[in-house]
Amino acid sequence: MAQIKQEFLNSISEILPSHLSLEEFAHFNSQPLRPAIRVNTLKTDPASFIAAMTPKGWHFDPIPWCHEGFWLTREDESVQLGNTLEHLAGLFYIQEASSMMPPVALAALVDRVDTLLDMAAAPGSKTTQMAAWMENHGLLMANEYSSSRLKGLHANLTRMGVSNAILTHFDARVFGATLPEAFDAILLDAPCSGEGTLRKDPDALNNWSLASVESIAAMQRELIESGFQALKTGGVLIYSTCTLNRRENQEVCRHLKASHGDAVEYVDLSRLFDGADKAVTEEGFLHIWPQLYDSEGFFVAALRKVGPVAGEHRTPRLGRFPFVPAPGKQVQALTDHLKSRFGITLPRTTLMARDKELWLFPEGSDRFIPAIRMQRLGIRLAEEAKHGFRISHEALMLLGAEACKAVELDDDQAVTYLMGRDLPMDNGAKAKGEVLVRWRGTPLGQAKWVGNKLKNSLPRDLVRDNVAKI
Ligand SMILES: C[S@@+](CC[C@H](N)C(=O)[O-])C[C@H]1O[C@@H](n2cnc3c(N)ncnc32)[C@H](O)[C@@H]1O
Repeated sequence: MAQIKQEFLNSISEILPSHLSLEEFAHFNSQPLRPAIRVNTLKTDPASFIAAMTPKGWHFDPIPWCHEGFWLTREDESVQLGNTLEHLAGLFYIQEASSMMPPVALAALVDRVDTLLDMAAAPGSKTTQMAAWMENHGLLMANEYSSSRLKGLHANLTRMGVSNAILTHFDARVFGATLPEAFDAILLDAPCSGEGTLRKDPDALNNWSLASVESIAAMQRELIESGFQALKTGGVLIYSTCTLNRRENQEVCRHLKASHGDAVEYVDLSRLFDGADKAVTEEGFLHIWPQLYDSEGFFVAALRKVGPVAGEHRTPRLGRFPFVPAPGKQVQALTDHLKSRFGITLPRTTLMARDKELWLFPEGSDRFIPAIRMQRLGIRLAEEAKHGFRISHEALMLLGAEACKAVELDDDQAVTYLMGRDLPMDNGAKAKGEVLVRWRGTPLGQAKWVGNKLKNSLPRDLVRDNVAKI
């Protein structure tokens, strides 16, 4: 454990509620975090997952605020959680317990959302949690400013089976002026100084200073202004950080209220779950000190927009939109191909075409198409080839669970497949060409059945050096 900076401890002692002690704060920060996972309800359900994993020595301790969240203890910890077949197949997400709280707050406060914006989404723990809650319906715009992190976000959405997301790649300060009053709900899980993450990363505060806190808070004020402008009147914005100081938390929300007065309503989160009142602030926000729930430090505020707000409007400069609705003949050909080769029924939705590619756009995305440039507009399903179609990995990951033609792999075969190797098939069957491969009903990707083997067609960037069965 690295030494905690005295200047940081001094700043904490000034704001720690009187019933909590600084010694306890330092003590909890020196303890490792309890590993936590969230079961992916797009692919399984908590009861089935627990029933499958308990005999393998996994013990689940429910996280009080998230029905799908569990603290996990394992009898054998020799295998890294991220290398397990269950993780790679997208049955669960490794996610710190307190980080599950912002989407839970959102789900508790809005009945239904058609349009949801996640302003700072990578690597996607909360995006995938919200997509699961939306059951892949409606439109989830997942934005990330960092190019390198966008790739990981996309990989996580595919692994977890998210089909209602479009990805954008902006500084999120553009949303308010570009898409005012556009979203039913917004999550701003803001970039922050990370004071709550010391248990995960003892070096988290190496670059911490009061001056850096100030400059991050200035950016957060601009981000929340932008988000609030992009929110529809009546909608809810959840503002969260994994930091503890008031400048980046309460004061960012207060700044918004000072700017827009009665249009901003603080929503009381004290009854979000049993025991939430321990963390509640005078405004009704949740300020999660690590010792309260033995977790990371976190902050969650819920802000309802009860009236419109003034703000600049900007018409973005857009290039030519490269997609057109796919011609009926092409759609029919793809529908037939998916049905005959994989037993997949294509959902009844508009497909878009770009040159030889066919894309599936999430419902409701058309309303944003003239307004904003997208990084990835949905799912690239297939590319027309000389004799039929080349079906994408993404398409099979998203549609393959329902397919009635697939090669089911056992645990050892699934490990081999995810390590990018070919699989011997000694049953003397005739060559079958492109096939969908699944493990326990969960799609893993595709392969080409040639002679006595399955030739591996997993995209190279998904091939893993380490995969383990438990
Ligand atoms: C706290 S992390 C988000 C974590 C994510 N919501 C999750 O739950 O997995 C903040 C993210 O904001 C991104 N970011 C930083 N500045 C940004 C900006 N101006 N606009 C949008 N995203 C930004 C960072 O690259 C980082 O990925």
